[in-house]
Amino acid sequence: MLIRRLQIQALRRLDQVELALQPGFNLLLGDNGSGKTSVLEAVHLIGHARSFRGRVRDGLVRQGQPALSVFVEWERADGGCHRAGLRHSGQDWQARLDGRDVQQLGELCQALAVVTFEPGSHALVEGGGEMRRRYLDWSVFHVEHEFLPVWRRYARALKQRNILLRYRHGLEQLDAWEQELAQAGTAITQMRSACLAELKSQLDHLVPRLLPAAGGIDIELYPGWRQQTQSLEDALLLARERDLALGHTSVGPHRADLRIRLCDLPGREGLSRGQTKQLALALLLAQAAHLARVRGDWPILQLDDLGSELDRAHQQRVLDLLQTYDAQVLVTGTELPAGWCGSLPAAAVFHVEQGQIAGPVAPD
Ligand SMILES: Nc1ncnc2c1ncn2[C@@H]1O[C@H](COP(=O)(O)OP(=O)(O)OP(=O)(O)O)[C@@H](O)[C@H]1O
Repeated sequence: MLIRRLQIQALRRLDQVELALQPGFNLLLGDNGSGKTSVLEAVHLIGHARSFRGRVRDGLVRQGQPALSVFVEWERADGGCHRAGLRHSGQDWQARLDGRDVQQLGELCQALAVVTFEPGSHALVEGGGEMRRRYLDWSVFHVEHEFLPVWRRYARALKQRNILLRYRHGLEQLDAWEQELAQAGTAITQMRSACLAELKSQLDHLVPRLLPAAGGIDIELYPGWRQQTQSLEDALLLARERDLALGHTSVGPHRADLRIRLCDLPGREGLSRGQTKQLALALLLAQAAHLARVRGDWPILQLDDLGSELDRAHQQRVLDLLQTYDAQVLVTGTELPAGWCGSLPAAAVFHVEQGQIAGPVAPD
């Protein structure tokens, strides 16, 4: 995918900017607080219907403005051109895709695939299971058309079972909802497992390049119940009494997690902050490479503040790797990352200053 035009209005520091992005590397350089990250945030907003800076979307709209808007025009590898726009005013969102209104922001996410590495990405390794579920599900969502409808079925059945458990009313309906949960949940787990096997083969290639000291990676899906010994239907039945006491469902794919182990390095608690970030980057690039393999089109890659995230040697490794990808890459920094000077193919530089953006210019 190749973003040709990006317009942003009233997003944080950015008042009104328009960028003609280039194929290959696009470097956004500027001082702290100038608005570089906000550009990546705008692209991420279309591709994920959320900001990577926390859950809360408030604070995104520029102070004193009624609404923010983002407009993106991009090309796909098959030659198709697409346009998406998003407007957020207070609590309301309006979105358009290729000239028509869309009801679900997920339609934008499906259309424009974006992978972002940013200072908070270490939470993919260190944070709770929800981060890793979302990571895995993003890949499944982009390669399996069946995933979203099945996930919706599961979410509806889960909500119904939880209501029955909480209010202890209509308990005779538990069997029916558990059957629905078990069917949809088993399908979700099958799709997740198949996708993880693909991600694992990408990681087997990436981890030695980005984290040579790791000596390889093991990554396993914990499906959310003891799948080796029981079906999801049995697990739900067995958990009924406990779930009635808890008032919610304690087993199932909404409790899934990824168990990650590096062969020659300690468990995730024992990794240095730098190693954690390198592992998070490897996970994200595996996701991008997997999507590129399946769809024949690279997602947009975004790297926020790479210079302060990784040391020089690791930045160089990342550059060497990215140069082998046929992806459009947006990178922010206060200066050109170490070793990147003059060695970047087709790089464009944008200078960001107090919310204004000039460029593209060729790198010095
Ligand atoms: N709602 C808002 N309205 C106006 N300005 C805002 C709003 N939210 C944040 N800002 C300002 O936007 C700037 C943050 O922008 P951003 O994080 O994109 O900068 P940056 O260039 O990436 O900075 P750094 O290099 O420090 O990461 C800060 O100056 C902040 O005060």
